[in-house]
Amino acid sequence: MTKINIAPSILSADFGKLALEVAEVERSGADWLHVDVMDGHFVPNITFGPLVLEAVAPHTKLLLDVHLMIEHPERYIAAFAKAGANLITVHAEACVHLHSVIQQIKKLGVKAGVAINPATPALAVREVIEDLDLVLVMTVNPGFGGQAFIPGTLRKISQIAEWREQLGLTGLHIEVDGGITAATAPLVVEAGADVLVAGSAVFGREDRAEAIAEIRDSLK
Ligand SMILES: O=C(CO)[C@H](O)[C@H](O)COP(=O)(O)O
Ligand SMILES: [Fe+2]
Repeated sequence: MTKINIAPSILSADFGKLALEVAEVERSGADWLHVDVMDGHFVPNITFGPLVLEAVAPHTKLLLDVHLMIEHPERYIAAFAKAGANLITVHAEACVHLHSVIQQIKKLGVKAGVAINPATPALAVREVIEDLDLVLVMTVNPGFGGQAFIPGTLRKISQIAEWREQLGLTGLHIEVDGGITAATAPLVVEAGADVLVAGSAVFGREDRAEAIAEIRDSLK
């Protein structure tokens, strides 16, 4: 059976006590830590850059899963790798030379992912899928936490899972991001996702261990 990884997104954490928030979700059963970087151009919101990642990294052993929602990601990949990223995901929509950006990430010894927005077809990753460690299917429009899951994204998850199967890409992760709760988690896992980002569903709750356990229990 495929291991399902739960990746709390620090976008919904209290930034005033980030190290404590990260330590708490680690103790509470998180598998990865999802780090949302927004530049106010690719998406309307602004979050943080490599200096904040560098400050958080020593406080956790969780895999640092960096989601770059920025224009010209190629300009910042080296800085995020140096700051401690274990996996860097760029948006297909933000890369003119997607193949080259993926190679740039991998040359730094970091795992490489490509994200696609709800309106972007699965085909946007087809020509590079064999070079990837992860495909991120956005299940909301990127920019903000706490939005409702878009059900139409399920068929893209299934399509990518079908390519994973056909091509024998057993190590390829399919991650979903946006609106993941105990109600939507079974749908995305059924479609083929194995990394579930959860921001408000975890950090929006007083008891983070209970929140993570509820998502896990929904998959039984
Ligand atoms: O990339 C993101 C937004 O662009 C976040 O990771 C995502 O929104 C998580 O938040 P929530 O689980 O509350 O929907
Ligand atoms: Fe994200």
